Amino acid sequence: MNFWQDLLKSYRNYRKIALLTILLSGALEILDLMVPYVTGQIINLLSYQPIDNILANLVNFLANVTNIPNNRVFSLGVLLGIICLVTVVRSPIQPWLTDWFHWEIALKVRREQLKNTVRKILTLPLSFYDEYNPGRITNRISKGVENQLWTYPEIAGQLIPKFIRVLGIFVIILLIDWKISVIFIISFTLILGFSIRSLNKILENEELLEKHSENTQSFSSELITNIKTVKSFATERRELERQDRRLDRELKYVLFRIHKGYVKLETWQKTFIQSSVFLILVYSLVVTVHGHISLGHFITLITVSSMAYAELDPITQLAEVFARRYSSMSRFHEFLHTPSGKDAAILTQESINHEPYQFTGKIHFDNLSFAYHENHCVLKDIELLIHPHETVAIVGKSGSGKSTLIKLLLRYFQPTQGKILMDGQDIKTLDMVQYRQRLAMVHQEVEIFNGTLLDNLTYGNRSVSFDAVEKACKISRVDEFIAQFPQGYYTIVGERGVRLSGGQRQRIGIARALIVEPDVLIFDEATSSLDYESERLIQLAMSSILGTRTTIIIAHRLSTVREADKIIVLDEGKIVEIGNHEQLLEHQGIYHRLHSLQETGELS
Ligand SMILES: Nc1ncnc2c1ncn2[C@@H]1O[C@H](COP(=O)(O)OP(=O)(O)OP(=O)(O)O)[C@@H](O)[C@H]1O
Repeated sequence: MNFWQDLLKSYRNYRKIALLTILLSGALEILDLMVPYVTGQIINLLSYQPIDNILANLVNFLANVTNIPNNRVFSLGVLLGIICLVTVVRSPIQPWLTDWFHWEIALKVRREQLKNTVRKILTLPLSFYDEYNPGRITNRISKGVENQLWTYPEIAGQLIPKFIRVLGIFVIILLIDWKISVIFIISFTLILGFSIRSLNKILENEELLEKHSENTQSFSSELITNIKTVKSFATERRELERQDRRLDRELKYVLFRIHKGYVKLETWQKTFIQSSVFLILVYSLVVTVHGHISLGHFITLITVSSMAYAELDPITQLAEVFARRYSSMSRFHEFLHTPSGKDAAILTQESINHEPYQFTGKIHFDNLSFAYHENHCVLKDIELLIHPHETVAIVGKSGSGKSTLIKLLLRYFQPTQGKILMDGQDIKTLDMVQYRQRLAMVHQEVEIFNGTLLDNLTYGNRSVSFDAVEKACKISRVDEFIAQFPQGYYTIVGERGVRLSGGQRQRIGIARALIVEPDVLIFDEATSSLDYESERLIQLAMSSILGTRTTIIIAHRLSTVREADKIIVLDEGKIVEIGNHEQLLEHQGIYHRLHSLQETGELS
């Protein structure tokens, strides 16, 4: 969808109030023009010249109604009264009639945009996150949302009303002397036309700059994420130099392509504006000297035309600001239009209300093949039956497709060929929310959310009883270290809380998975260098779970594999061996070779 259409669409719920407040703002700008007009008429009165009929009639009417003699002082009083009305009385009312609503609309749309953003973050496919780093994504979101917030009040509350004001000025000039209005309209159109053309060019450069700065931001965020590697290789200087080069390049770009463009535009605009004002001054003076217009009209003309040209400055400034913001807003809207993945659970009540599933845990990978990209099959003709409560270990060298098989089971991706059956039902026909709630996975890197330990443990099942939490913590041996924290389950962990060791995180991951009482439990065994004691504790925790439900282990160590009912050996996306530990050793194949590496402690 076109960016402009999309931008307007975000305000569609506020169409009526937006239109009303924009028109009101415009009307107040027109009212403001009464001041130079009435001032001109005061000068006419002071110089004993007649005032315009419309005002003379008003003064007469008021004199009749109030029974006050209609003399020069009374006329001056009426004219002053008008100025007081449109300035002093209007001032405290205007912000409540216009600014309040402009900001109300802007802030409400911001809230909706942020809600849409969260929705998008939750529904984007995993492949999106593989491609873009978090720094790039958050930078795009925050810049886009904030820029759009400021843009609405500026356009609705300033830019459009200012155009209406200029239109009003044009009408006043036209009424006084049509020839001046021709000069006015020609110069105005020329200035605006040229500005828009120049801004279009600058806009293209702004878009390129936005891409550059997104790269720089993403690089900075990558540095933060990978800071341990940077420090351990002592490459700080190299990283600093790389970033310096990027920033220098960016500055050159901004200075010589963008900033120079703006300054050139301003130079041209200012010269043209001042020349036009001067031309109008000379012409008005000539017609006044020749007696074609009154002194009051001369004053009004000069004041309003200066006002109109003065408006060009904020108008073009606003257009410039908008140009600066345009690219970040359009990139944000592009983000909002990134197609959602099929791997996300539907975020509607309908899905949540679906009947809960209960599986025995019988899984059939039926002639399954999968490719992330065309022509590169990662899994080929996988045929595997897992019985209820069976423990299956998947082994194979790195890149053989172990994690991919699990990603398909979790429905992060769709098989290219074949299907996965859970208790005989094709998983793609099942409700995503209910289906995933029956599976639990313990990842290699257990993610910890900001909050208490209890919040983290009950992440997948908030309604669980405290007894059940304690039971899960006992099995996974979380209770052993929780007791060491003074606040126990209520200890704050995560960003600003207690730091947890790798082993502790793993055990929390296991407890978190057990708490949802899953029918299928998946372990992606941590390869991280857990110390011997932690590793042993995790193995003990896992051992006490095996057999209680279908368990799949992506195995990197031999010790757990030994206990599995079935070991699957994957090689280049194909199952090359199946059997238990003893059978596979006898087979003298890949597993046997991997087993002989046992001393090194690693399988992959
Ligand atoms: N998101 C992705 N996009 C494209 N290719 C991918 C993606 N994820 C994995 N691959 C590729 O798929 C193949 C299988 O990867 P997978 O992660 O399943 O292997 P693995 O056996 O789990 O490896 P490891 O033991 O190192 O984790 C690899 O060649 C990998 O490069």
